[in-house]
Amino acid sequence: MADNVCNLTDKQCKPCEGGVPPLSEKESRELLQQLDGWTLSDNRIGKTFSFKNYYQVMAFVNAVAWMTHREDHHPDMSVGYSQCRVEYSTHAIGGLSENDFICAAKVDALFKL
Ligand SMILES: C[C@H](O)[C@H](O)[C@H]1CNC2=NC(N)=NC(=O)C2=N1
Repeated sequence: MADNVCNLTDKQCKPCEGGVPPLSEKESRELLQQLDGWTLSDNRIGKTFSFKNYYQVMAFVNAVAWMTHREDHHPDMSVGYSQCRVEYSTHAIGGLSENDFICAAKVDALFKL
């Protein structure tokens, strides 16, 4: 792997309060290739995670909330009895930033624990 290539999970979100352009569709699709099962639509990336029961869903939601607090970058989460959908976009720029992809990779890592 080249020196300048870094896993998304090794990165930290950078504070974003606007003033930078959102990623282009091409840039977004390139980053999406580093993720498993996430889809892009309406300037958001999302993935639905399945679990055995509500307890496991809640444990996952809390783990994501903990990670998200550390990264200061927050997903929309919708919860059902055995599923949780996680969606990321960067509100401050009305589109996607690298932060969304970093957090998505970290959500996947939590799911695998
Ligand atoms: C300074 C800090 O990075 C911003 O207030 C963050 C907080 N969490 C955020 N989360 C998301 N999803 N989008 C944002 O633009 C955003 N902004």
